[in-house]
Amino acid sequence: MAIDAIIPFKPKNPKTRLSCIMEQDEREAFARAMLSDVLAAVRAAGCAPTLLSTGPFEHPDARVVVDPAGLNESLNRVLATAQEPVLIIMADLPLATPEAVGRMIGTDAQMAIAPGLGGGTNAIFVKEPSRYHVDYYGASFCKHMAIAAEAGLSCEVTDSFRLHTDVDEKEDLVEVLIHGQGSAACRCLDSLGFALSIERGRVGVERRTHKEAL
Ligand SMILES: Nc1nc2c(ncn2[C@@H]2O[C@H](COP(=O)(O)OP(=O)(O)OP(=O)(O)O)[C@@H](O)[C@H]2O)c(=O)[nH]1
Ligand SMILES: C[C@H](OP(=O)(O)O)C(=O)O
Repeated sequence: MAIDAIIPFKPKNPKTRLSCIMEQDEREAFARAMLSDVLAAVRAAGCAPTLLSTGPFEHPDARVVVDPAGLNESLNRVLATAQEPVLIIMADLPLATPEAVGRMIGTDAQMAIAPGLGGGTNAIFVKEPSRYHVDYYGASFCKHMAIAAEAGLSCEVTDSFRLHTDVDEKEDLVEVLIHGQGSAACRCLDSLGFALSIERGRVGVERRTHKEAL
């Protein structure tokens, strides 16, 4: 049976940390593009995706449940009543691959956690979801490991560059342009005029329409 993949998604005014380089409509388009990449990866890994959306949203490849409550509250409601294994995977992982997702849901442990850049948590797979709850924001990876230990659940830390790379800040766009060739997110960045900038010794991004390195 397909494993339920819950993908939290904020369609309206998402990715505010990219406001310095993208307008709201551009951030919304970029968030949808990243979501498409995540959906393709989870579906190819054999999961059945459900978008847990903060507002009305439709997608041809996923069931949508609308819950305007906060991220933790809405996810914990889902976990408390779920009877089967659940994968929670964020919508901002455009480098995700079916292999990486497959490795996570194939864990021998009772659960697996994929850390994100900067202390966050990018994906959680739990075989007995009602024994677990989430606590996102801040150093959520540390909190999620502690919650697993308190619940007595064995937990594998998923070692995956592709699941580790969540796109929050402008510097993260570099990873999409380099490692996400062929992804919807990379095409979206390209259409918005973003390209690599290698002028100052460190790779950054520039926007062709603006010219200056961002
Ligand atoms: N269901 C739900 N999903 C959320 C909520 N806030 C963020 N998300 C989703 O959770 C994931 C990780 O969130 P963030 O990295 O903080 O994304 P964001 O809130 O769009 O970005 P920032 O505004 O820059 O913090 C993304 O898939 C978001 O779409 C929320 O309140 N409810
Ligand atoms: C939701 C949050 O995302 P971040 O702000 O770390 O991308 C987290 O992973 O706890």
